[in-house]
Parts: sequence; structure tokens; C-alpha cells
Amino acid sequence: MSQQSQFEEEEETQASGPILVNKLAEAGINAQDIKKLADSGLNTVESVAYTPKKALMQIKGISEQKAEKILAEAHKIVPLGFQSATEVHARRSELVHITTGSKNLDALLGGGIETGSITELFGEFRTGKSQICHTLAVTCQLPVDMGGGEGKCLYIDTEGTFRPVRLLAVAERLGLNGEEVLDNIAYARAYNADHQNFLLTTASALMSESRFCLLIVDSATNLYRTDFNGRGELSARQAHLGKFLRTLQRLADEFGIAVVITNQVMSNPDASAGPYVANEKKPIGGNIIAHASTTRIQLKKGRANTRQAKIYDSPCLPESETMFAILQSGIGDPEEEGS
Ligand SMILES: Nc1ncnc2c1ncn2[C@@H]1O[C@H](COP(=O)(O)OP(=O)(O)OP(=O)(O)O)[C@@H](O)[C@H]1O
Repeated sequence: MSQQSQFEEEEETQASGPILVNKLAEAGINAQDIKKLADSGLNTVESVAYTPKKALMQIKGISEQKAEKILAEAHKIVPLGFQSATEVHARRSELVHITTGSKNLDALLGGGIETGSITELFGEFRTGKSQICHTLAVTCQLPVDMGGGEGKCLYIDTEGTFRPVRLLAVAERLGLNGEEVLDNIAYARAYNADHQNFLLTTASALMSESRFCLLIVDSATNLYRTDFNGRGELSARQAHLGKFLRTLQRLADEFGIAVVITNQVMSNPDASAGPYVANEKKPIGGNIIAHASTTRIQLKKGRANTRQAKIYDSPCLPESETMFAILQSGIGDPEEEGS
């Protein structure tokens, strides 16, 4: 690509990308209030426009009157009305898919992990959830024409299973510079559910500074299991988890990033009811997580290093399944064994 067309493309990306919250200064919002918005994780005008008035008023120093003014100005910059299906179709056809490393899995997913939405990987332990996350953290950095998203990755680890050595193995397979690949992954270990939520505020700030295309939370539900106990705390747990997932969706919409969350399974006490067949374990988090995840993928163990992936729920993919493999060099296909 010539330098001229590269610049044109960059300009175009900037024009259609998120609008930084500072833009509200031009609309007469004072610098202190803009700082308060940014400190609460609202770093873009889009994020402000998508926030309900009640939530803005919870920010210290933002009165009802101020919240109304801020929202009115944000809505002038980011209109939230109807648009034609043609416009939606045109925008959706621009969505990038990030390769999982496996041709089979990519085909199952209609090209890979979709940007702008939440994909949930659920399954028992050792089914490859974390290995897929590690591979995606590297492949997302590839150019778009090679199955990447040309962006950095944010990785929130709640289980302590993040291993840079696995990233280097994927980088080597793809012929990428290992050091650069690691520099492009921002990692945080979350220690409790509140901390996990707080990290999204930091994530939002990082995303408004440079181009990220993937946010991973491995796993999204682990800390909720340990921080909230028993039936007595169930509704508090679901409300907290719901807030976390809403913020994830907001980040996906606002920055056009792919969000990948992992989830464990638990025994189904009522195996005969619902879509889960007898003896099958079901994903944690109930309806809250079921509704928040756009695409749900169920993973199961196969022979040796092979694993089965099945589309469990998707707005546009059929309920089909495929096999992939966990290789030394990351996620691949069963026939690649030995590579
Ligand atoms: N270097 C490697 N080469 C090949 N396979 C590996 C390598 N490292 C780990 N694996 C395989 O990956 C599998 C574990 O996958 P993963 O860590 O993704 O599980 P998980 O689904 O995230 O489980 P959990 O719920 O316990 O976190 C194991 O079967 C392990 O043998």
C-alpha cells in the first residue's frame, strides 16, 4: 500500500472511530466535569451518550442539571435515533473477524471472533478456553488481511493462568517478533469482583489512548463464585455480574473491539429442563450471562489434544459443531498435529 493511501485509510479510521470525551469542551462542558467523566471510565462521547442520566448523577459533583446538559450535548454529537437497515448492513459488513488459529473453528464462527460483540467460551476445565484466549491475544495483532484486527489486546486474568511463554509460541508460529507481541498485550490480574469491575475503567482509558481490538476476561465468573456465597447472595451476585457485562458490551460498542469471556460449567440440578440435555453441565451465570453474550461457544474434550466446539447460541450462526486442536504453537486444527 502506498504511503498516501495508508494515511488516507488512517484518517478514515480516525473519523469513524470513538470520539474522545474532551470534545465536550467545545460544547461548553467545563474541564473539571470532563475530568470527572473520564475518571469514572467515560473516556469517549459515545460512552457518555450511552449512559443513563441516573448513572451520571452517581458521579460525585455531577448534579441532575449538569447530567442533563452533558447528555444533551453528547446526544448532539452521537445521535441515538433510528437508522436504515441498509446503513446497519453496511456497518456490519465492515466488522472484522479475528482468527482463532484453527481453520475449522474460524469457519464455524463465520470467519473468526467478531468485533463489536461479546463471545463466550464455556466448558469444563482443560477444554482449551485459556489456550484460545492466548492465541487470540496474538492473532488480533495481525493485519486485517491475515485474519487480525491490527490492534492491541487487553487481558484480564482472574485465575492466574496467564502464561507469556504460550504467547511467544504463537508469535513464533506466525513469524511475529515476540517482544513486540508481548508489548502489545496489557495484562491485569483481578483479585475480586469489585477489582474486576474497576479494571474496566482503566481498560476504557487505555482504549481511548491507543488502538485495541480485543478484550479478554478469563474467566468472567470465577471471582463471582468465590465472592458471593449461597442463595442469600444470589441476587447481589447477579446484579454485580450484570453491571460488569453491561460495561463490557458498552466497551464493545464504543471501541468496536471484540470481547471474549470464558465461563466454567456446573452440574445441572434440573437436567431435564431447558435447552441442556440430561447429564450435561450448564454454564454459570444463568440468564444474565446468557443474554449478555452475543455468541456462545460450548467446548468439550475430544481424543488426545483435540477439542469439540459447538455454537450454542448466536444471532446469525447455525447450531453446528467442529473439532480443533491444542498445539504447542497455540490453537490449530487436528490435522496439524505434530506441528
Ligand atoms: N504447551 C502446550 N502444548 C500443547 N498443549 C498444551 C500446552 N499447554 C497447555 N496445553 C493443553 O491445554 C489444555 C488446557 O487448556 P486450557 O488451559 O485452555 O483449559 P481451560 O479450559 O482454560 O481450563 P480451566 O477451566 O481449568 O482454566 C491441557 O489439555 C493442556 O495439555
